[in-house]
Amino acid sequence: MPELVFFSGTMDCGKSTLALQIEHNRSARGLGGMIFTRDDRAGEGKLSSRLGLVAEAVEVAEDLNFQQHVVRHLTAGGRTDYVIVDEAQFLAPEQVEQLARVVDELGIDVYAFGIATDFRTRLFPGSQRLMELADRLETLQVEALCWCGARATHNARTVDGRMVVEGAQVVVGDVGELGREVGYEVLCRRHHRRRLTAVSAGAGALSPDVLPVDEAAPPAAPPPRR
Ligand SMILES: Nc1ncnc2c1ncn2[C@@H]1O[C@H](COP(=O)(O)OP(=O)(O)O)[C@@H](O)[C@H]1O
Ligand SMILES: Cc1cn([C@H]2C[C@H](O)[C@@H](COP(=O)(O)O)O2)c(=O)[nH]c1=O
Repeated sequence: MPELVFFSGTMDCGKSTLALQIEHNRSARGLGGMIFTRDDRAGEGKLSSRLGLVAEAVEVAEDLNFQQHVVRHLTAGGRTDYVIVDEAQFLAPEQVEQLARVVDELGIDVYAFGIATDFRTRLFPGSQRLMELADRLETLQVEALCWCGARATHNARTVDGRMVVEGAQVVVGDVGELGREVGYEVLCRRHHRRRLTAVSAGAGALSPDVLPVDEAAPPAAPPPRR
């Protein structure tokens, strides 16, 4: 049975990598896929992973109708055995409904990848609709970690490393962007609630020690747990 599957996780947990692996494994067996993305950091029409892999993709415009797009491709003699959509949190709810029709009416598997919640812990409308309609929800297995070592479950938006809670829902950006105006950091809920990023907590692990190590000095105590 063809399926609509929503793979979700925090930023930087390997979603795009998995999307590219699924594409690789299926195309290696002669299957033909259509790859879509929206607002990937690598630029228009690219699906990119932090591991360095990039694939060409159809950029999803606001008015793109997935069902019509696939039907047109098939009618023109193209082949589509599966559809991959990255950055699916940016889809409109109606576009998610079109994906469900691709599965039900055209018999094509659809694999969507995205973050569930925004920097204010609210569901993106596209992710919400995916959770409502998907045949299967998959949580990524390789968890990203909060600076404290706990599993990161939430995405924080940062300015100069400090968490902000005001702003537009969509601002394209990356983790580890301390120098940039807007960046992101993944946190456990405990630290997201308290707006404690690595910078505001003064966590040592992310800032390399620039001082010479004194052999005679006793090892530094671990930072206090906040
Ligand atoms: N230099 C590296 N060596 C090994 N793994 C890496 C490296 N850089 C990134 N990764 C892996 O890539 C993951 C991010 O992959 P990506 O597909 O870009 O994430 P997402 O799409 O979820 O934001 C990280 O969680 C980490 O596991
Ligand atoms: C939390 C949050 C994220 N975004 C943006 C930032 C990135 O461009 C993408 C997520 O990409 P990834 O491949 O999962 O790392 O989403 C946003 O616009 N608004 C937010 O609240």
